Amino acid sequence: MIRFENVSVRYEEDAEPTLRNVNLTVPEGELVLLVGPSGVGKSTLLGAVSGLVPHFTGGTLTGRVTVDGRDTRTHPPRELADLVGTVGQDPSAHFVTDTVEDELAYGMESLGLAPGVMRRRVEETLDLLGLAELRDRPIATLSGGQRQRVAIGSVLTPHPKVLVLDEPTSALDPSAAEDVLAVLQRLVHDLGTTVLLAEHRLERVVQYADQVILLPDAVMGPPAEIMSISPVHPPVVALGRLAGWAPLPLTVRDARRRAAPLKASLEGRAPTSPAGLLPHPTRNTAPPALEARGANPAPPAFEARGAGGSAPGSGPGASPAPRGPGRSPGLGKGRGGGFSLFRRRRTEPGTPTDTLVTVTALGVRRARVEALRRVDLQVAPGETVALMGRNGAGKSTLLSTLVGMIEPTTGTVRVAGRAPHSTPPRELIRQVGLVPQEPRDLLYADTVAAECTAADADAGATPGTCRALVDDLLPEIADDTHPRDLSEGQRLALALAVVLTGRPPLLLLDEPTRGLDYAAKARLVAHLRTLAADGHAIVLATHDVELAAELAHRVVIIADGEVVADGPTAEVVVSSPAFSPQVAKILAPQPWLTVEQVEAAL
Ligand SMILES: Nc1ncnc2c1ncn2[C@@H]1O[C@H](COP(=O)(O)OP(=O)(O)OP(=O)(O)O)[C@@H](O)[C@H]1O
Ligand SMILES: Nc1ncnc2c1ncn2[C@@H]1O[C@H](COP(=O)(O)OP(=O)(O)OP(=O)(O)O)[C@@H](O)[C@H]1O
Repeated sequence: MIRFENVSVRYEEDAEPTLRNVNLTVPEGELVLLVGPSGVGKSTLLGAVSGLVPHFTGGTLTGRVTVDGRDTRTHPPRELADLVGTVGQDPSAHFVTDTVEDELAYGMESLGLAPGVMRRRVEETLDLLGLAELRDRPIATLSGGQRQRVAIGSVLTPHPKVLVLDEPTSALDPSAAEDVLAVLQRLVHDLGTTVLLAEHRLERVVQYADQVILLPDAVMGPPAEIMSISPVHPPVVALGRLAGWAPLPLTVRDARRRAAPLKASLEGRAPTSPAGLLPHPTRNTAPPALEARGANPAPPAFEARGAGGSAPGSGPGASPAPRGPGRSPGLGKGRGGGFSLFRRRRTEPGTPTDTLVTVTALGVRRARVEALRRVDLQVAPGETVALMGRNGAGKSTLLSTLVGMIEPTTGTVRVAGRAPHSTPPRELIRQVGLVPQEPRDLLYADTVAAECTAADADAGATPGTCRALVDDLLPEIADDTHPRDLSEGQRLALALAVVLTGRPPLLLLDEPTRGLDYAAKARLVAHLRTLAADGHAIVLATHDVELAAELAHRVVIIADGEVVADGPTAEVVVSSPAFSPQVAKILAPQPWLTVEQVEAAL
């Protein structure tokens, strides 16, 4: 159905082609998964199928890509619209109408389908993707995951022969991701649809794939075969490789069948690493490290950078925390001037001591939606908290109130003792930095180098700090690239580096793993653990259960605007299959959550 014949793609300024001599055939009626490290060219390959590359991205394509016999170089995307449905990494880029229902109908309208058919398919899709309650909603008011569902729904309704999906589950909660994959599988089985999808969270998708393509070499084969050689693989495969299981299991179920000997050798042991998994010290008795910090209000890292540099750029007096030129303070970076606020207060032993964040009975109304209701939350310096919960539960809203972008409707929010919404941005950025769900919102310079220079200057950091962070997270990002032309993972790495350069006492991350391969994620985890050990508080909203298991001291689950669980990661995640990492499911009832822990214990 899809053929690549000797295809190479080179973007204008690049010395090397992004894709080189790719020869592949994706058969009709199969679900084929495209995998490979961040920035390797997955989106480029998908774009060559949908016609976006090179028509909209620039660059040159040599060789031939055909879809059902149509050459994508001579057929621009609109001439492929009846054949290929495409969802890119940024769903917002696709929307052509204003409301959910109109968007689901749009593709069918342009193909001239009968009104009765359109109506039926819209209703079906609203149900399948859990969008029924949102049918009249303006798309602009949807959460990230809700938007991704609409984008997927809008390409499903016309029943195209070919679906091309770029990280389609990246903003979805775990059960929505399962729903979407089940729908795709049904289209493949029942209608013979051909699906080509790229994904980083292989734990979610590999079991649905008929075949897997691994870049950069563009080898294609059965999932187990490719997973046995792939540098990117899900935890179940990593555990299988560690334990020497052959053939490699791809599902939790298969792995459980082989796990008895491994469980026997782990019997009686307890996880000792990684540090991120141990309950946070202030939840128990105060550890020496915190005592030391209490006595010295500025951690060494902050002192080292001194007081030089100007306040991070922001529109003077801009409030609420703006976006755009002069990096948003809400999204900005601090130099730790506010660390005196961390001085410990004497409290009863056994209770949380410092709290950097105190949220009390918070309610937030957004238009007609009660996005948060009576939320209480405390976060101490040195603590990493993962916010989890369904799409639209209120996670991003909570992060936005912590950074002053949204004003509480009821209740109070305090960060380092101040109300973020009424704190001048210039002061707030010393306390809080946010990596937003859409990293694009944070970046405004024309090149990676300029972005990093600005970040260093804003933070008063030694020149080169931000650039070193970028290299640490994801190597091979060129200085002169426009942030717009970066791959999704590269752009996120840059946004993370920009915010991490400021080392804010409170670091907020909204879904910080989109586009990141497992190795980059591991480097991010290592970095964040170091920051937490230095006394920074980290709050991240994430659907990535594997990330939460590796990083968070505590997990807070939000449902329909309310906190429904708040406790140590190991306790909270294993109490619900939807939030359990693969290793926990395989080795239950033993207490292991990550491959790293198992490896350390063996
Ligand atoms: N329009 C463009 N102009 C110039 N270079 C580009 C453009 N689009 C992508 N690139 C470059 O091509 C390379 C591959 O990008 P691509 O988005 O295809 O990777 P990817 O494998 O999808 O990455 P990710 O996993 O991060 O989504 C990257 O180095 C990127 O910087
Ligand atoms: N600007 C807005 N106007 C009206 N309602 C909004 C607006 N932004 C978000 N909402 C609604 O508020 C609720 C909470 O949204 P929020 O973005 O906080 O969810 P979330 O938990 O971060 O979701 P996701 O996991 O999909 O990112 C959702 O029902 C959403 O549709």
